[in-house]
Amino acid sequence: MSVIYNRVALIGLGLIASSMFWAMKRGGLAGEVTGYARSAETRDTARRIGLCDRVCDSAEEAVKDADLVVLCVPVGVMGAVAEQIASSLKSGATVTDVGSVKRDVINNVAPHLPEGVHFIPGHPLAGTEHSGPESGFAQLFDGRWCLLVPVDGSDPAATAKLRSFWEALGSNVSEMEADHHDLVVAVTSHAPHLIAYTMVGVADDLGRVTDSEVIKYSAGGFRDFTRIAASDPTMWRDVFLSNKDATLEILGRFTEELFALQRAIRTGDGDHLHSYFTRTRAIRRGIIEAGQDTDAPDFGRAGPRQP
Ligand SMILES: NC(=O)c1ccc[n+]([C@@H]2O[C@H](COP(=O)([O-])OP(=O)(O)OC[C@H]3O[C@@H](n4cnc5c(N)ncnc54)[C@H](O)[C@@H]3O)[C@@H](O)[C@H]2O)c1
Ligand SMILES: O=C(O)C(=O)C[C@]1(C(=O)O)C=C[C@@H](O)C=C1
Repeated sequence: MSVIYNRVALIGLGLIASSMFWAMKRGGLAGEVTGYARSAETRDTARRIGLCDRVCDSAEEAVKDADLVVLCVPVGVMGAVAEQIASSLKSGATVTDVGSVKRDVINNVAPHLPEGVHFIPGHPLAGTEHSGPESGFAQLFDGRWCLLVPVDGSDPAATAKLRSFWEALGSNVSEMEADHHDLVVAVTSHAPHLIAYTMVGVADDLGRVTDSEVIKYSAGGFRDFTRIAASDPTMWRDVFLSNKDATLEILGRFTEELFALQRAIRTGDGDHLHSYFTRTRAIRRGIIEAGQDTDAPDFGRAGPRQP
């Protein structure tokens, strides 16, 4: 593969930025990659492990002359970071982000960006429960979807170039409108995370009563819940506060269904339970038969970092 952007700046050096860096190195997709993170400790770690060709001590310095700027910080600080870098951006540069929520990020970032800069929000649907500069690996995006959410006036040529960049990082790319994106991920990602956090909290409370048996003997589904519930607290606090309406809408529907199942158990309504579980089983089978289970292989989550 060949260079797509001469200079790329990564702002925030955690799981997603470090995975992007190793995938860019793997494919030779960027001439130079600069990076900035807020804490000196993260910048020191990045320098020690060779994350980024040049780690800068300010966001302004990192984005100077960059052709592509990728905001890889928690969604709650995207607006503040955009404001900080705005006057240092090169005319003609593309600014994108990897945030898990799109409408709120667009509302908070777009007003700060100067004329002549292309803003094309994005969201790679790939991650792990790990965070920080040492958690990334080159294969994270392989075979996963990356959603691009062009805003009014996004330049088609700049969008096409960003699309080819994500494809070269290993992703399948699709475009989606911001509100629709937020509703879809509320169903597929945000509500499931909240349910996992809750279930692990409930089990922990119970575990205290039963001398930790709940955690000790957990297996299968509950273990998967504990993995998800180990995800970064700052990231997920921001996701729920930023995607408030869609998450509450889905949780409302979830609660109604849960109450119906609860009543069926209490009243001994086996037919209701059986037909509900038959419907959900058919959905999973349908997905597999249609060949739509495009999950990439599991690389061991904390996976190998690629030099
Ligand atoms: N983790 C996932 O599974 C996943 C998947 C897809 C998208 N995302 C999104 O990607 C973004 C980054 O997530 P991550 O998992 O890489 O997080 P992370 O916690 O691994 O990294 C975030 C980085 O941002 C830095 N940071 C925080 N505030 C900052 C600020 N004001 N200025 C500069 N740097 C700052 C942190 O120091 C850290 O280096 C988030 O918006 C998240 O919603 C995460
Ligand atoms: O696999 C995981 O650990 C993830 O939580 C990844 C996951 C998801 O829910 O699918 C989490 C948040 C993102 O915005 C995108 C991907």
